[in-house]
Amino acid sequence: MEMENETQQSKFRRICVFCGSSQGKKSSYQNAAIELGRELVSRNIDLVYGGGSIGLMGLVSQAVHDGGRHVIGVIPKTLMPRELIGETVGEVKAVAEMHQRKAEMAKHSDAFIALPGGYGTLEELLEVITWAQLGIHDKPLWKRDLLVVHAKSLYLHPQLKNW
Ligand SMILES: CC(C)=CCNc1ncnc2c1ncn2[C@@H]1O[C@H](COP(=O)(O)O)[C@@H](O)[C@H]1O
Repeated sequence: MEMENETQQSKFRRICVFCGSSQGKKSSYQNAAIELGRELVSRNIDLVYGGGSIGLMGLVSQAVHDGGRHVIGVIPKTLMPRELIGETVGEVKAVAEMHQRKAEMAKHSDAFIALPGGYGTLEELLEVITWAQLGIHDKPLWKRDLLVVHAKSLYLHPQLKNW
């Protein structure tokens, strides 16, 4: 029987997490972000994300950083004043614009997970879903709490209404 605190190995080295730049109204969203961060740490997986320190982005990145795993945040220079408040965690890759951000996030990741978020999260997620549909990548996509995603189908969880 596997020990509870035994380190789990994953075939993924780095996972990209898309999530809200807000924390959402429900503490369950914040808890999910922290839990996911800790789960990545427990599986020895590094984080790639949008580089912000606010919202769920800030919570998941802080949890991964606190757990000693590498964090790569990819953020357009123009968004820094809006999404980066206070100290940065891990490695910050400044890029010129939004398209480059998404391309860099995808390039550095072996898989994608979406946590609850707003339009930006949906936009990011839909892009990688459609890339999968076109065969541009075959990296897995997972939902956490909000979105159920397979490479070729998507539906929005009713919880989205209460975000
Ligand atoms: C200029 C352009 C190509 C816009 C297309 N739209 C977007 N493309 C990529 N990331 C986005 C877009 N809009 C918002 N985001 C990012 O998605 C993240 C989550 O935003 P949200 O809180 O879910 O809302 C934020 O870091 C935000 O900067």
